Amino acid sequence: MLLGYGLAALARLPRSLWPASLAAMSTGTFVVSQPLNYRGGARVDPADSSGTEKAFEPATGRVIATFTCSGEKEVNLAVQDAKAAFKIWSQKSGMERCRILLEAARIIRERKDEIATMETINNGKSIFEARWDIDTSWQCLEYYAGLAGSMAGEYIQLPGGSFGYTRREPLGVCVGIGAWNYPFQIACWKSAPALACGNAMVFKPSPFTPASVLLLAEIYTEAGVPPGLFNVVQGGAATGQLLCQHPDVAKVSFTGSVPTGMKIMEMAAKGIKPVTLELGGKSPLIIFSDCDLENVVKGAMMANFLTQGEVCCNGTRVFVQREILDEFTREVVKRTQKIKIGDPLLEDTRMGPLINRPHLERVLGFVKLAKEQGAKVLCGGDIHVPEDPKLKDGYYMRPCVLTNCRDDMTCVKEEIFGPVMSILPFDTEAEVLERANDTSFGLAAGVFTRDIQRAHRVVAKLQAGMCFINNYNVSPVELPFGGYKKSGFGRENGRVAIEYYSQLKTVCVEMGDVESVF
Ligand SMILES: NC(=O)C1=CN([C@@H]2O[C@H](COP(=O)(O)OP(=O)(O)OC[C@H]3O[C@@H](n4cnc5c(N)ncnc54)[C@H](O)[C@@H]3O)[C@@H](O)[C@H]2O)C=CC1
Repeated sequence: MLLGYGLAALARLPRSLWPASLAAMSTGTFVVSQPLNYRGGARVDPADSSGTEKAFEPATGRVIATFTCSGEKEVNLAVQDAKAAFKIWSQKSGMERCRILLEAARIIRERKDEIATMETINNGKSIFEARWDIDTSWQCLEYYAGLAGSMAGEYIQLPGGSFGYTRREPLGVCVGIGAWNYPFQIACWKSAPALACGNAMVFKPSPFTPASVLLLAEIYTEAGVPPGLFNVVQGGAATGQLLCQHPDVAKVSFTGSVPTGMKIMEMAAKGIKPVTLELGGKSPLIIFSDCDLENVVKGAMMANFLTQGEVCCNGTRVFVQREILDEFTREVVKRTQKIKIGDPLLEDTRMGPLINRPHLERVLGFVKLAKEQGAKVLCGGDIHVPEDPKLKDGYYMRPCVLTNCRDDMTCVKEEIFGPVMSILPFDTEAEVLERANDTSFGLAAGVFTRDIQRAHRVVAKLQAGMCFINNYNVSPVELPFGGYKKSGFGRENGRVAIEYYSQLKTVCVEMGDVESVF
């Protein structure tokens, strides 16, 4: 195991001077050799199997891990361990939980570079971005540590000296199921509020990105959570189903696609289990002609090209008011062509490979179809082969800007989940609002304008759970995040997430005699 090295300091050193075990985490060399399940406070091999999976390094196309997917027996063991840990953890005071979560946040900060490096190797996002993800991860733990210490109920005075009070109580064993685009961050955004409220969690990462969540499990243990409080089971749909259907699971929090979200909800319905669904999107970014062009171009890039465009809340339908269409398009294409693509572990890389070969082909297929439907490719949209020979089998593409788009084209209607921006001209506010809302998704939306009244007026009418004014894709953990319409429900982050990981008990206290009608 790679323990703390004072990694903030290490990050300033060339990789060649890093300790051997960390330096080994470089492009083309890293392999996962330890078990990838975590139960009872330790890494374990699963007790049974529902098949095997391979995880890849997208930068090189190499296999970095072959692992067993957990079967019914293993899922049950993980849930039973979590149940036992829940008994201890739920009895702790908020302040006691706060201290342990703060310690876990501190360790994540200390091991930031190691976690970010593993995330980059397994996901393909640039190391620069992976470090941001790890920052929002420890910030999330700190935030909910603070809330853990201040969770309280209400006291309500009733007639005759009687009274009532409410207690906010944990749910029990919560299941977290994650997507592959933010593996470590998703695990933190789910587990931090869950644990703060006194729950236990069994987490299943995407089989594409099984590795980094193990570091989180080890960190929680090191910080002092009872063994079994945070367990990891690996696997795909079959393992996920076993978790959702388990009778001792009290809640499921899911991040992933709309079709899987529907299945999760159906399974949860059979057990009357609450669910949080963080699903996909096809978000509008609306740019009025009075905007600050420099900021708007930066905003559009942030809205489309982080993590190779594999971001659920991306503003991929870029509506631009006709007066500035040419100027905006020229500038955005110029900057898109300058994005440095390549080895994601290099400090100056800003776009790494996509998650895997089938997904790369799917994204390229969207570009091909867009062309067939009449869109014009202004840049990118094709495979990129880096000069470095060790990267030749990686899954790289050049970021793409499409123009001549219409609202009925597939590239404008469907979530591509890749670096493809569609530019759509508009004339009036009423028109753009109608078009922006004409989608079954409702995750995010953005507005750029210098007219403060228009900004708030437009945002109030946008059917999206997360709206940005004059920026895009910033994610402070203090702000609730989640979707409208088919993008899901429930919220992650912010104070409100506490309500999704707890239940309210009302206690009614009689101070007088019982009045009976019998
Ligand atoms: N709203 C949000 O916060 C976010 C949403 N997403 C969405 O996630 C999608 C991409 O992620 P993918 O991993 O491809 O999604 P996916 O839906 O294929 O898989 C997500 C997770 O669900 C598991 N799973 C698959 N079938 C299952 C089943 N029948 N029962 C239980 N678990 C099952 C997978 O193994 C994986 O861990 C995109 O649509 C994206 O928009 C991604 C990140 C954030």
